[in-house]
Amino acid sequence: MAVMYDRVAVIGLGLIAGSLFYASRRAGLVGEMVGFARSEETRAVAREIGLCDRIADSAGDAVEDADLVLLCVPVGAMEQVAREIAPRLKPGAVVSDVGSTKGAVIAAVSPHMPSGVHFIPSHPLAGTEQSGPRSGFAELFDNRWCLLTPLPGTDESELAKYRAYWEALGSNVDEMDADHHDLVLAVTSHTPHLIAYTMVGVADDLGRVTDSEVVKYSAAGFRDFTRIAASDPTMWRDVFLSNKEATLEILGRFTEELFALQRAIRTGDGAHLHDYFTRTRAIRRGIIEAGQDTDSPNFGRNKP
Ligand SMILES: NC(=O)c1ccc[n+]([C@@H]2O[C@H](COP(=O)([O-])OP(=O)(O)OC[C@H]3O[C@@H](n4cnc5c(N)ncnc54)[C@H](O)[C@@H]3O)[C@@H](O)[C@H]2O)c1
Ligand SMILES: O=C(O)C(=O)C[C@]1(C(=O)O)C=C[C@@H](O)C=C1
Repeated sequence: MAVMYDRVAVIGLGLIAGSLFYASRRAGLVGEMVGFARSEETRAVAREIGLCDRIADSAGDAVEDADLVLLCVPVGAMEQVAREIAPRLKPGAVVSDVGSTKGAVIAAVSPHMPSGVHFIPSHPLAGTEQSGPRSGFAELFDNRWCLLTPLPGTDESELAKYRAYWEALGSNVDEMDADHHDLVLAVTSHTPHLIAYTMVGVADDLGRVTDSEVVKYSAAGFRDFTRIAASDPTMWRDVFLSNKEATLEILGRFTEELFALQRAIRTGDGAHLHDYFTRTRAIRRGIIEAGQDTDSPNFGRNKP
């Protein structure tokens, strides 16, 4: 594939930045990728393993002359990075972020963007519980969604080019506004993570996780919870603090339903439990039949 951006800067050298580097290289999309991370140790690891073509010693140096700048730091660090790089951005450059929340990131970054620079927020719906400079891999974005939340007045040709970049990385791309994004993600990602963290915490409180009884006898359900609950603490602290309203809204609804199920169990209301589980089973089957499960061989089957 042809080079789309001559010089790209990635700030924050973890799972997402690393995967962007390997996926961009796999498809030949970038002339040179320059990286920067705040910790000297991370920069040393990146140099040792050849993550990025070059590692800069400051965020400002990294973005010098870059056509595309990708902010890949925890969402709570976006503002500081935006402030740091702003004076060094090339006129006409595209700046994007990969943060898991969009409203708070837009509010933090936008005010620092010089006129003539195009800020196009994005969020790849792809990840693992791993973090740090050794965790990235080229296939991470394959067949996953990437959501763009462009601001009003965004330059159409830069938006189309950035969209094409994600498609060339292997993703399916959709656009939505930031508030809608944050509500959808509170349902599909943020609250489920909180539930997993809580469930593993409860099991730990019972004192049976570390002495291995729970792990030894757990089937897939709890194991999946422990994987999710092993996700990066800084990243997830920032997600919840920056998507407060939507997460609290969904958590409120979740708690109501949980209480209803709790009551059904206490009162022996089997019909309620059976109806509820029948409804949720139909949802999963519907997702698969519609070809919308990215893990299923049917994925994309019914795409327009
Ligand atoms: N992990 C996922 O599943 C996932 C998926 C989609 C989006 N995201 C989002 O992508 C972003 C990066 O996540 P990740 O999983 O790659 O994290 P990570 O912890 O693997 O990497 C983050 C990197 O940012 C660096 N960093 C932190 N603060 C910094 C600062 N002020 N200046 C420069 N560097 C700094 C860290 O040293 C680290 O190298 C986050 O905003 C996260 O919400 C994560
Ligand atoms: O598979 C995982 O480990 C993830 O949690 C990835 C996941 C998700 O919830 O789907 C986590 C956070 C992101 O912002 C996007 C993707």
